[in-house]
Parts: sequence; C-alpha cells; structure tokens
Amino acid sequence: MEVKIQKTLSMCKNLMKEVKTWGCLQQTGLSLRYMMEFGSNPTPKNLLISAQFLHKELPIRIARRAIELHTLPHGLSHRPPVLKNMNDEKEFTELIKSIKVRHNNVVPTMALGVQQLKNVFEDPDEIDEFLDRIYMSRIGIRMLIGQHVELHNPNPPPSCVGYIHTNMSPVNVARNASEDARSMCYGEYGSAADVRIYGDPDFTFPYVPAHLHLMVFELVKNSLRAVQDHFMDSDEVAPPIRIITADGIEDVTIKVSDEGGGIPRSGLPKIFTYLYSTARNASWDENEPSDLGTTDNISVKMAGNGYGLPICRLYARYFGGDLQVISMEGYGTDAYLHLSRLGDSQEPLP
Ligand SMILES: Nc1ncnc2c1ncn2[C@@H]1O[C@H](COP(=O)(O)OP(=O)(O)OP(=O)(O)O)[C@@H](O)[C@H]1O
Repeated sequence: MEVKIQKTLSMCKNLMKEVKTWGCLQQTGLSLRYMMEFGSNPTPKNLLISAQFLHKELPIRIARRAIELHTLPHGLSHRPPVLKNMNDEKEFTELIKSIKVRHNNVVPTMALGVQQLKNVFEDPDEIDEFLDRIYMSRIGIRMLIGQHVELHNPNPPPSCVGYIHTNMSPVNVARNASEDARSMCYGEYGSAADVRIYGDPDFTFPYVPAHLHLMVFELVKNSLRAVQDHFMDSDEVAPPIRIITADGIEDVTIKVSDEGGGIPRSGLPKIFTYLYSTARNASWDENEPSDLGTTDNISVKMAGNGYGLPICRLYARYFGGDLQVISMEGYGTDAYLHLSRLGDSQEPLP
C-alpha cells in the first residue's frame, strides 16, 4: 500500500514538474488569415506540420491555465466542482488527445465554483479578469483543435477552411441566429418581437459562422427579453428589433437595436461582469443541465446566468473585434458588434 502511495506521489511530482516546464514556454498566437491560408491546402505535409504545432502548443496553453488554477485565491481550485476537473490533471497526456471533449464542461464547472464563492471575493474585478483569461484561452484551444480536426475532412463543405467560411454572409448568419433566439423566446414567453435585418445578403467576408451565430443569438435574446418585459402590461404591439450590418474597410459592424426600455446608467458598468443578471429566474442549480460553453449556445434559457455579454465580447475580441453596448434608459439599447474584416490580428493569448 505504502509503495503504491509513494509511486503515486512521485508521479504527481513529476507531472507538476512537467506542467511547470510547459507553462513557462511562450504561447504562439495565430491569425484568422494564417489559419485560412494554411488550411486551404491540407496536404499530408501540412497536416503533419499542423499536428506538430498542436502537439507543442496545446500543452503550453493548458499548462498555463493549470498553473493559474492552482494559484487561485480563496481556495477556488479546491471547490468540489472545480476539483472534479483538476483530478484530470493526472491523465495529462491522455487529456491532450481528448481535450476538446473535456473542455465542454469547463465553463459550467468553473461558473458553479465561482457562484459558490461569489460573496467571498473582495475585489470582483479579480474574478472577472480570471474568468476572461480562462474563457479566452478556451476559445483559442477549441478553435485550434477544431481547425486541425476539420482539415482531415475529406469532403469539406464548400467555401470552408476548417471552421472558417471564406464567404460568410453576416446577414444570413444573423437571420438564422435571430430565428433561433425568437424560437427560444416563443418557448418561454409565448410570443416574440419581430426582428428586421438590414444589409446586403450577398456581402460576404471570411469569418467563423459558429462564432458569429453565438454572438448575434446572445444579443438578440437579450433584446427580445427586454422588449417582452418592457411591453408586458402594454396593449401596444411590441416594436421590432433592428439588426443593421455595415461593411467598412477595417470592420464589419453589426448593430442590434431594441426599444426594450434600456439599461440604467448605474447598471451599465456591471453588464460585462460575470454572474450579473437582472433575470427574475437568475439561479444556479448544480443539477441543472447546461450548454454553457459549447460553440453553438452558451445558454439554454432566455436569461439568468449573466454570461451572455462577457462571453460574447470575448468571441468578438478573439479575432480582433469588440462589443459595445450603449443604452438610453426609458427607451432602448444598441449593441455594436465589431468584427475585424482584415483577419490579421493575432489571437489574444492570456
Ligand atoms: N438589450 C438589453 N436591454 C436591457 N437590458 C439588457 C440588454 N442586454 C443586456 N441587458 C442587461 O444586462 C444583463 C446581463 O446580460 P447577459 O447577457 O450578460 O446575461 P443574462 O442575459 O442576464 O443571462 P445569460 O447568461 O443567460 O445571457 C441582463 O440581465 C440585463 O439586465
């Protein structure tokens, strides 16, 4: 028995040593343009180069996050939901192979741990900055793994290089995302405001449709909810939500405008913080299934987690864009989603 314990302890020590070694190495950020150009020619030689890159890059990125998790204040890394994942460290090598699947649970697991410690943190910025780094890193890791896996697809969909659509129509993606958000709204409220989309459906640029779908879905969902609540006791027909797309030289910008009563000025600084939600059903249930963190949806309800806006902004920033929210209390809200169309900015690596 003692020999077994000694053996396990020595394995753990070696593993920690290895994590530290990897965690000290420099991360390498890629740009959308590079991923697209490299991926458009998936020859055996390029697949090998890609695999060699991931083989080195993933341990570095994961090790950096593992080190940060270990050094968290207030014992966050010892909360039961977080610990569950930390045990996986022991199978680090195996874990790299199945990393994408494992990462499916990182967001809800961390969110639950953070929720349990919500009142313990003296400085709320501390936890927001930490979560930003964790989730940004996660977006990058999933993008890299997804790109590599998709490059093996012998019949890729037309105009697709891995996750990147070389001719993505923002108007079409916005239409699909809005319909998905409206369906959810119907399910929860029994009705949903119209969504009108303005812009040229034939205009295209290279981007990741799953990312844009997620962002527009979250913004429209917020607007639909605001309109529903604002016009709840009114006989007036709920005013439509307007989505305007503009193609500039630097950015493609998508504006989501609603007349849902806006956000009080005092509340604005909080909307990009995690866990801030004014939803009546704001609740965290350990047993409740959640889609938080998949590329397609980050929430299964209209509202309640307070994750929509901060995660949406991370997706926008990942490829060099940004998200701004401007509001007129008593009238409505405009969300400006800026997507960098040049695709040259390197991944922001925390
Ligand atoms: N268009 C909007 N109109 C009015 N308030 C808004 C709007 N968008 C966001 N908000 C406010 O910002 C808060 C945070 O939004 P966020 O999307 O981050 O989380 P949520 O919608 O509450 O929950 P979820 O994680 O399920 O998206 C909302 O609870 C709401 O109070």
